[in-house]
Amino acid sequence: MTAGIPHDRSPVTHVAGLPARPARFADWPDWAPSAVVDAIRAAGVERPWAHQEEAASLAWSGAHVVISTGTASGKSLAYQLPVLSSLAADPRACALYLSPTKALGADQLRAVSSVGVPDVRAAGYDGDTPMDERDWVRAHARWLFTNPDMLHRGILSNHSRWARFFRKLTYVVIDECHSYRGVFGSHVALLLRRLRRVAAHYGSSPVFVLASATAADPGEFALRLSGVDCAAVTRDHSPRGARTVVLWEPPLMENMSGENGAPVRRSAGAEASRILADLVVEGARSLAFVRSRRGAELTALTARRILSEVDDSLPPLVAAYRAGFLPEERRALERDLLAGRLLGVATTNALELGVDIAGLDAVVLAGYPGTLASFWQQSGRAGRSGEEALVVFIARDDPLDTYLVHHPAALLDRPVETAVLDPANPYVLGPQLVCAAAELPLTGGELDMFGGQAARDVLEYLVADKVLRRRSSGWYWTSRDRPQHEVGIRGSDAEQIAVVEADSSRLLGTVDPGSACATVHPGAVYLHQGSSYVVDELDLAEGLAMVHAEDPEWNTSARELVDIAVLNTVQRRDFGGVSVFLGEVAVTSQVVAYLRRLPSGEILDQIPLDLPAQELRTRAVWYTIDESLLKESRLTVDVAESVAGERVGGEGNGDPETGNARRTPGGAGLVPARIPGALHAAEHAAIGLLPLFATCDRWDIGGVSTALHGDTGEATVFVHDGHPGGAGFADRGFAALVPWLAATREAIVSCECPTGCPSCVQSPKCGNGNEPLDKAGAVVVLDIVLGALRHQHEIERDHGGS
Ligand SMILES: Nc1ncnc2c1ncn2[C@@H]1O[C@H](COP(=O)(O)OP(=O)(O)OP(=O)(O)O)[C@@H](O)[C@H]1O
Repeated sequence: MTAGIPHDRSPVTHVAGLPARPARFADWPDWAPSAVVDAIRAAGVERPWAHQEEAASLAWSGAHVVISTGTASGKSLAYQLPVLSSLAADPRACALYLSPTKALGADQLRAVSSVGVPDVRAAGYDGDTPMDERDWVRAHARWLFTNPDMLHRGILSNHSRWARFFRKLTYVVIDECHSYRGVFGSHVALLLRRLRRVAAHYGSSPVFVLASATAADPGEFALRLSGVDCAAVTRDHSPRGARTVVLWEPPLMENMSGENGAPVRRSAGAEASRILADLVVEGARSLAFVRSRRGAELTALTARRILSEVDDSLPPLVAAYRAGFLPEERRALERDLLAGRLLGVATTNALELGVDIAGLDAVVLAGYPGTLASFWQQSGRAGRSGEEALVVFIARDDPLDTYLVHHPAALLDRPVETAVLDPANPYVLGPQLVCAAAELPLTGGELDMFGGQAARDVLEYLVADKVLRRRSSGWYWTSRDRPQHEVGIRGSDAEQIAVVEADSSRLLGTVDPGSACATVHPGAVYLHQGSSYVVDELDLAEGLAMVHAEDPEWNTSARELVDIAVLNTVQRRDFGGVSVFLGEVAVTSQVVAYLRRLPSGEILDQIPLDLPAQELRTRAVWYTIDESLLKESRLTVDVAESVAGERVGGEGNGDPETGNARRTPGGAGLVPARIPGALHAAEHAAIGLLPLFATCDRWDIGGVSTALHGDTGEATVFVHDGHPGGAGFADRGFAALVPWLAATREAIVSCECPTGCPSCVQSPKCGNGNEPLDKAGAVVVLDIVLGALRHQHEIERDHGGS
């Protein structure tokens, strides 16, 4: 793959070997009825692996359990065994299966049905279930396959019609539970408490079985999500082939420049096509994960074009996995790939959940998939027992990806992050408590399960606003309407903006009102399922964006003015000239223009817009720096040289775990004119790196930096949650401040560009056109902050403090 590339220009930044692991089997447990065991054996599983037996036996004994093991480690069997056994043992017993996506639920339903245990009456119940079938499901189904949305809107809201089901609800299976994070995760956590409450009302107390990708501290996460203590099964005994992991940084392209003249790297997608083509030539069965649907199509197309130049018989061996595949088409693709009739498939992470593809020769990841859990889930598709497999991780032009390819330990040796969720967020708790009260009046004794004091505070508001009524026996919803229909659980609670194709009146999708001005303003290019549209009109009052199909050669990005006000400080820590805060803020933003940009990064023009300002009340983490620290310096000119020098001098100048950042030689300092650009660059890179510490996407968070902030009176960098009330990301940043900022600094100095590019300090969603940005200054800012934090830690340590 690197043939012909001079050694000093090699894109390979690291190579690691992951050893093979043999299988460890257990016997079928005595408690499992032979009818169930025979059916599972007939379906192809001769004996359970040890972790499957352990989790299944815990669940059978009545313990709540979370099984957190690798890709294709057979988590399904771990819950199928106790559930099928209980359904076989008691003809009236029922079970509930929840999955984050409809497609995964459908796959699991099919898998359970194919096991062929009699009288299970497994049935799906989601938005696609026809009305006439719904009555049958309510009356007869014993194992219900649904999703949180349907549980919220269609089942709990109507629980008396499901009395038969709730009376004997024995198991609740929560599959891929690590995907319940952020605002959605917080809603699901409270939804599961509502479920337990309704089940208890009908006299049942189901056992929860959670399945998760490998995660740090899955027991703690399972407790936060489900509200019940869960035993954690984490030792994976499924067999695994040896793998070689290669980290790859695409080279900078010569004679190409992007925003503000920044250098541009070859795209991760283009590299993925080339590598996929090479693998196909070698006869390796390979999967390439690409971030966007359009990217997946392009990667397959380019790989086919490259292959057509090698041999005409090769291009048909490559395909793209498109969204909207039917289950049968998906099965056919799995079979073709496993049998070698297809050798290369390019896909979005749509193929990450609910596919039974394992044992491939190679997996290519074009860009970090956002979480370590996804990284291992995707790379886990490679590796057959007894044979070597290859994983290639290609960095995109982005600070987090840059950091990871230069710091392999952060990718390969770190425990998978725990998903962040915050069920105490009042913006989530409020509507959830209203739904709970509408299902069954809320009593004082139940408030602990909804967060105790946080719930009491929110209830006070709800009573004052006359949403709920307080009586001596509890809190009541007195309207005849069902509030569940007004409460969205997948993000913002407000009315979504509908994106409609004008010609056909077809609804293409919905956009959060908070981000509508930035994403569907007039003239914006809007992508939907691989097709491109241009927005003609945005009507915020009507909640409508009208679009027409058009695929211009440019994409668009909004320019916005953003202001931030501190509403309330929750925590504050002072470190001699540097202070760090966690609190509530109001972010006001106004989209004022947009840029049209070619794929090469070249900007065509800027077009003004007239749109109203929007306010977001959320949580933020921020730091302030005393003016004297920024200015007290001899060093104002040679900062850029010191950054370039560090890069040449090699990596490892700072340790993200300890925050042992090296001070810039000669001390820190900036002339006042450089301060805004330095803070802005430090803010961008910090936003890029926070997803490494808080399970979020950089699009879930935002930032503001200013040389003099009205509320703090000092130079300040804010990083805030992008959702009303916050989702726990800023809190996680505050808790992990030193490793987070140290990793941010490292990402900047790891990048070889001279003055800032998308791999370090430029942001793809900067509302300010990435102006001003001062890469070297950002390192100075971070050195000042880290130096102050470290100094304080040393004092505390020397004085025996914490
Ligand atoms: N004990 C076993 N022996 C042999 N094969 C097994 C065993 N248990 C499960 N399998 C097979 O392993 C494959 C993966 O199983 P399954 O889909 O349940 O894994 P998973 O852990 O849920 O995967 P994912 O990471 O995609 O969630 C399936 O083809 C299944 O039939």
